[in-house]
Amino acid sequence: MPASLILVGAGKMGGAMLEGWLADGLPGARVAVIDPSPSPAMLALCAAHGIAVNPADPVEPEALVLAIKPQGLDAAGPALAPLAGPGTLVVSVLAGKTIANLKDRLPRARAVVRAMPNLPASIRRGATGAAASPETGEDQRRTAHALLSGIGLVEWLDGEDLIDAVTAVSGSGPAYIFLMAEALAAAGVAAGLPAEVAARLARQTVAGAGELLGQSPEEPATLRQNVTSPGGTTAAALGVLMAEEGLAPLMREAVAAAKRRAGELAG
Ligand SMILES: NC(=O)C1=CN([C@@H]2O[C@H](COP(=O)(O)OP(=O)(O)OC[C@H]3O[C@@H](n4cnc5c(N)ncnc54)[C@H](OP(=O)(O)O)[C@@H]3O)[C@@H](O)[C@H]2O)C=CC1
Ligand SMILES: O=C(O)[C@@H]1CCC=N1
Repeated sequence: MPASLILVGAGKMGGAMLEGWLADGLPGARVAVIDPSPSPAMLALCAAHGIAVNPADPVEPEALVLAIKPQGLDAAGPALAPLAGPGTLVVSVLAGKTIANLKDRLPRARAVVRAMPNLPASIRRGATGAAASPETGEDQRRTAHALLSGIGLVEWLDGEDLIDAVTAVSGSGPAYIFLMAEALAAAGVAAGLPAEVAARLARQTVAGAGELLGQSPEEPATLRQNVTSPGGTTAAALGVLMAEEGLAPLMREAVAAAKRRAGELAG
């Protein structure tokens, strides 16, 4: 873990990573947060862990983690550039922004890791794809790995060209699953259940299925088959979801749209 870390942008994703790192044992005294308007919950978390918020004269940290919106990088660049020296490990989670984009705004930076985590990082069940600039040293790679693996699974990529696809699959992916819980609950209401009962059942079904998938050595297809009694109710439902025009082409289209959008955010 780095001896000093500045988190720039403590919103949804920055906050999730910070929660995960603190749960992983990163001492708050090593951390500072820069954010123009941290939420009351973030301020409370920082206070509880002795984390400095918006320090007056921040100094170049060992690790500088960028979690502002991609659209905010140009405006933030001049304030961030002095914090990213030749020895600083920069970790960016900005969707779409390439290592070259980041180096443009942080001209002295050499070690830049472009990472795409996801929201379950807050409970250390995240999934991250990452790629490092060639100048990133072995020690810095180890530090980046310690940070990212502290909040879940890490897939190191040979180059950053796959990050937009990672963004579309696992970066945005939790939203697809939460939508599934919403849609399942709404379908339960349409099938006659009271709304609150449907919401509780759908939520626990998605959570329980996710937990089982996480703990089981079986492939998702095997677990699906385990639910599917021959000639039963699941087979009837899967006949709709697995039809030619069912979930698979819809998911392909959704992932392609997200990947396209990530490409548009570059620059
Ligand atoms: N949300 C997610 O699940 C994921 C997000 N990401 C990436 O994480 C980044 C943040 O996304 P998300 O957390 O959703 O967005 P949020 O808007 O929740 O968080 C961004 C935070 O950065 C703050 N901020 C804005 N400008 C600055 C600045 N100059 N210096 C410091 N802080 C600043 C914002 O403050 P204010 O609101 O006042 O502008 C806000 O608190 C994005 O680049 C996104 O691509 C990556 C993976 C998953
Ligand atoms: O929606 C977004 O652009 C960000 C990147 C991945 C998840 N949230």
